Amino acid sequence: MSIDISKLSKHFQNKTVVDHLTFRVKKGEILGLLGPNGAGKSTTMKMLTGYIQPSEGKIYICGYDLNKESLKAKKNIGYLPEHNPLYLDMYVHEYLQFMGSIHGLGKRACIQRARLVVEQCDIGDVQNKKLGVLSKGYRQRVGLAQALMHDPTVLVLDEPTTGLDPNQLHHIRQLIKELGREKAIIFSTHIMQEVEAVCDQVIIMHHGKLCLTATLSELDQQCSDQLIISFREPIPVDALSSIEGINKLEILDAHKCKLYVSNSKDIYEHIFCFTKQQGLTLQRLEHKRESLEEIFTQITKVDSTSIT
Ligand SMILES: Nc1ncnc2c1ncn2[C@@H]1O[C@H](COP(=O)(O)OP(=O)(O)OP(=O)(O)O)[C@@H](O)[C@H]1O
Repeated sequence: MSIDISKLSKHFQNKTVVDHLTFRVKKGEILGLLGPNGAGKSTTMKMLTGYIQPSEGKIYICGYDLNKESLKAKKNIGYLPEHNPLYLDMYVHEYLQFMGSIHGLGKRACIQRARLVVEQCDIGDVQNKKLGVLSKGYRQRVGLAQALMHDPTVLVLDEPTTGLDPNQLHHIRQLIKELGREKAIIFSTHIMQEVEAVCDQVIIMHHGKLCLTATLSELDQQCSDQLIISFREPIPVDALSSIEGINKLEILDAHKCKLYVSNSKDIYEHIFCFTKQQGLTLQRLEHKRESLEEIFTQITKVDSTSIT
């Protein structure tokens, strides 16, 4: 397992900001760490990369205990922090080689690796420019390139797409997806669509706790189909709820309700028969699929203690 975290906690003074987090990521997987502002994502990432010490819990990177075998563990980690700290006076190629040397690469290896990551991150056009003149999108790419200099197995990316325009966003997501084939990647975001676009699995954090962990396909199965239905007559709640395939009925007003259904394929036929049998007039029938974003909103609006 490339990233193996168990019962990880962080307390600042008396406040617990990360609370008994446990998860694993293996090579070839991308894990999305999702949560609203202040959920504890950055703190988790800082602990994962050895920038801050956990209060409790264990972190293993490629089998090495980050606390006891810190150098070996850190050799396997590439980190792009939330506020990508670049030396704005340096040239791109110079900065990459400098970061390589920090990771212990010799001069030759630095030059070779810099050439490779420039190609991988598609920053050849700007490699002879100073970091200070680059657009935000290019700066993020350079940030990724520096994280790749020592060819780590694990990549930790803290909100790598914040502030990018749609075009830059698309490119950086593609790049992360490509890198994800050969690395174990964890990246944080508060954008659900980003998780859908890039990740294999997702963790939702709220108030430092893990509220949900699922693969994307498991999450997709959790998204229920919904029908908004309205009749000219008042809703016959009991009779309507008893139709096969309706899991839940939510009244919106006297004539309108939302139905949560398990199989929307057959449900239309059942509803049309029901309407005819009851002598009702159907005014509206609209299909809606609950999005992952709605799941995220539901989870993070409820106090996490009631979910975990
Ligand atoms: N050094 C610190 N001392 C005290 N409190 C801290 C410290 N660092 C973070 N916190 C608190 O921990 C909580 C979690 O912060 P963190 O930055 O990990 O959240 P986040 O999920 O990354 O949020 P965002 O999406 O806004 O970046 C916040 O309430 C923050 O104020």
